[in-house]
Amino acid sequence: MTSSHLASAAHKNSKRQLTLKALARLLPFAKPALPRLIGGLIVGLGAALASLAIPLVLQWVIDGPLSSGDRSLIVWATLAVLGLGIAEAALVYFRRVLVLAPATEVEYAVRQSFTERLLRLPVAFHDRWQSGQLLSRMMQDISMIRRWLAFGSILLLINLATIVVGTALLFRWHWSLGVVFVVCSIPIWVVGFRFEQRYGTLSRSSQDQAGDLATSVEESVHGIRVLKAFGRGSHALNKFVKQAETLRDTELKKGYEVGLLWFWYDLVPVLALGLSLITGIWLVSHSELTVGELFAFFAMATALRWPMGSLGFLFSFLIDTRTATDRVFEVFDSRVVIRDPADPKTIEDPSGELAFRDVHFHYPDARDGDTDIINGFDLVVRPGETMALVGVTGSGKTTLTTLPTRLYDVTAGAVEIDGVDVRQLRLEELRSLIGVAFEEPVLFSSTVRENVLLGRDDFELHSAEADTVLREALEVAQASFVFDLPDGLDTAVGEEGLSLSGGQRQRLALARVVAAKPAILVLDDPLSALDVDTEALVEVALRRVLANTTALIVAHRPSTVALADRVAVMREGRIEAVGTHAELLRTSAHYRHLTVSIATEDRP
Ligand SMILES: Nc1ncnc2c1ncn2[C@@H]1O[C@H](COP(=O)(O)OP(=O)(O)OP(=O)(O)O)[C@@H](O)[C@H]1O
Repeated sequence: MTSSHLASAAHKNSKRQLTLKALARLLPFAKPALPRLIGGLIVGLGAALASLAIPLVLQWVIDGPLSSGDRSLIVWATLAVLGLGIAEAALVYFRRVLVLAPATEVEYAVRQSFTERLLRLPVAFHDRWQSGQLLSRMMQDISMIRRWLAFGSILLLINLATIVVGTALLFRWHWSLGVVFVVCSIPIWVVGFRFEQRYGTLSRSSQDQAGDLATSVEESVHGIRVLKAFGRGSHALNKFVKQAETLRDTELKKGYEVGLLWFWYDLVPVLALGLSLITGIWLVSHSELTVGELFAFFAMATALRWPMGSLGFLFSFLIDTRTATDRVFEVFDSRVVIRDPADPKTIEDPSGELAFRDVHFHYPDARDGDTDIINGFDLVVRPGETMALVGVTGSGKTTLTTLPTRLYDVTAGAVEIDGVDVRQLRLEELRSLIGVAFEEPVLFSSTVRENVLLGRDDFELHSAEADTVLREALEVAQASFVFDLPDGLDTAVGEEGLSLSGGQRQRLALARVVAAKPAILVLDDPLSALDVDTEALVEVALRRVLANTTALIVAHRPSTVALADRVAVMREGRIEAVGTHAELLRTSAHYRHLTVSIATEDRP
């Protein structure tokens, strides 16, 4: 999803929910931390009260001991002011200490759930979402939530409470002073309300655009070789610059809005102070106010400047956090459509029959009226049989390989293992029954050992059993090159490790699926990156494995087809013919045509 899609979705969303309601969704995560956060709030309120008490002491000093000349009381009053100042500083420190750890724990909990959710969400979700959008939510938005919980929310509540109590005290000294202050603060609320509306949209755009920018950087870094080889570095840079400029413009607009808000929030307290000065002097001259009260009033108005001035920053912080929360919950709200059944079945002793019964499938982005990509596919791969799947490019072979493990669910019909619909099995059981090797081999940033034994959590990584399985799998995949790597099986590979060739990566991916020892293997053109000699060696070894494993192998080369007992010919999403290579050569014109193109493709 790009920022424009996200912004329009967000716009609808923002109409539906109030900011507080949107933020309330964080409560389940914040619950364990709530007592300490509330503790921090109470301590913070104590600090605010200490600061508000200072003007009261000052009033008492001026009207009492100072006018009567009682020196000992003046000393006590000075000590009281000093004590209140120290108490305020100490309480502010304790507030910070109290809230720091719980807010970090909430950040950790949200981030953990977010990752868990990302891993559970179906492949269809990941097809739609740009990785940069997910990354920026995971890092930037969740960090903002922590900062808000630790400081923003608490400061906002403390400062609002300080303003309310402070204004009440102003009324206590003289109602007209209170009225001047309240009337002067009306523009603050009007400006604040308008700000929320305008800034909310800008905040959303900027956070989405930051996600787009992250996606661009990620794609450029990933595709750096292609960009360099095609001399398109400057093209990628231009794209980045355009996106960065859009983000900069949005940030500037945000800055302008915040600047305007700060202007009002700085101006209003000063105006209030000026007007109050005139009113106060008038009141003192008419003996309606004592000098001590006037002095205290100014001390109080000064004490209220920071809480009032800070509201601008805190409101923008509040809205940024609301946007961040919305963005995080958009991922939480995405439905995990592929999940365990309510009443799962189990296959005690799998024989490994894999059957496709009138399977239909289209991707979620298909339009009404589009023909299904898998369009009534019927095929039974018998237990222990190796079936090659051939078809022209785009006929739906790769798509079909994603259905048995439920990376996508069929849209009609069923995929069955030993007569049980795969949707009736728990996902963990299903995925232990079927092993898949994709055409594009993906290695994780970890050691060779961890990569190859990814599908095995039934033994310790460094146990003797693990070693045996690992060595067998590496032998089948002809991946003994790993023993010559700097740290052998413990060499780090993947993005952060040693760079391997395409063929080496493919062999490790094949070793991974062999090591998983599933009852059924689904291999999507697993030998495409191997040279002819290595391929021949892998085939000999693979034949041993395939002798008692059911296998469905997408094949683009005659050598891969040769591994199979039977061949299924796929055309426009359905089966055109099934038989042995010899039978098909006799009976299927399409297969003969394919064989010619396959053989041509295979020529060096
Ligand atoms: N994630 C996706 N979302 C939408 N459409 C897709 C997706 N993946 C593939 N398709 C479409 O599905 C059709 C079948 O693609 P598929 O990769 O299954 O074909 P294939 O037979 O494996 O091709 P090849 O032999 O080139 O690998 C294509 O038209 C492709 O554009």
